[in-house]
Amino acid sequence: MDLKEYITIVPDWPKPGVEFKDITTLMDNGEAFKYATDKIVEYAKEKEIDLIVGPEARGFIIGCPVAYALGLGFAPVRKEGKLPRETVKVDYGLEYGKDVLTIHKDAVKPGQKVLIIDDLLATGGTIEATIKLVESLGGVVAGIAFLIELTYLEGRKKLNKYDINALIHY
Ligand SMILES: O=P(O)(O)OC[C@H]1O[C@H](OP(=O)(O)OP(=O)(O)O)[C@H](O)[C@@H]1O
Ligand SMILES: Nc1ncnc2[nH]cnc12
Repeated sequence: MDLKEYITIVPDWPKPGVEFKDITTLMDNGEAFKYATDKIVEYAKEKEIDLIVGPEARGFIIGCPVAYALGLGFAPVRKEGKLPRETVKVDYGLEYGKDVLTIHKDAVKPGQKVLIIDDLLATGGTIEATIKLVESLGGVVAGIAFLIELTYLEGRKKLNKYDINALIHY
């Protein structure tokens, strides 16, 4: 299946010059969504992980079905002010802005092997921040999986210590 056929390109959104890759047209097709999820599950099985971590909000959409399929837990990384208990936090920049990401202090146990999942790698700011959060709690990042990688933004350069898997490339 060519998953690229299910992604819709939206020019100049949310800002002029950004070519937005809309995944909702993949998500609302059951066959394509299942195919993409199964591919990430295959990758996750090779990594023998203990936990999946994904950033708000599209990381939840892609990460949670993978966690369910493997019978693993999912720990959410959220923007500041959303998680109710004690958190650690980190500032980060992304393709079209900057923000603060947080995770609950007890979400990752020291030594746990973590797979980070998000929908899309752009500049890599979101994932770099997510890695910092996981590692600050003693987690070991065993791999990072995306549906889409925007190779032209070279986010991978920020992540060269890590094993990265993406299903669709632009
Ligand atoms: O590699 P980067 O330059 O950091 O960009 C990629 C991130 O940007 C988007 O999330 P966004 O912050 O727009 O949040 P959303 O998932 O809640 O829409 C996307 O889902 C990735 O998480
Ligand atoms: N170009 C893009 N399309 C969709 N999501 C994004 N997140 C960051 N850059 C993006």
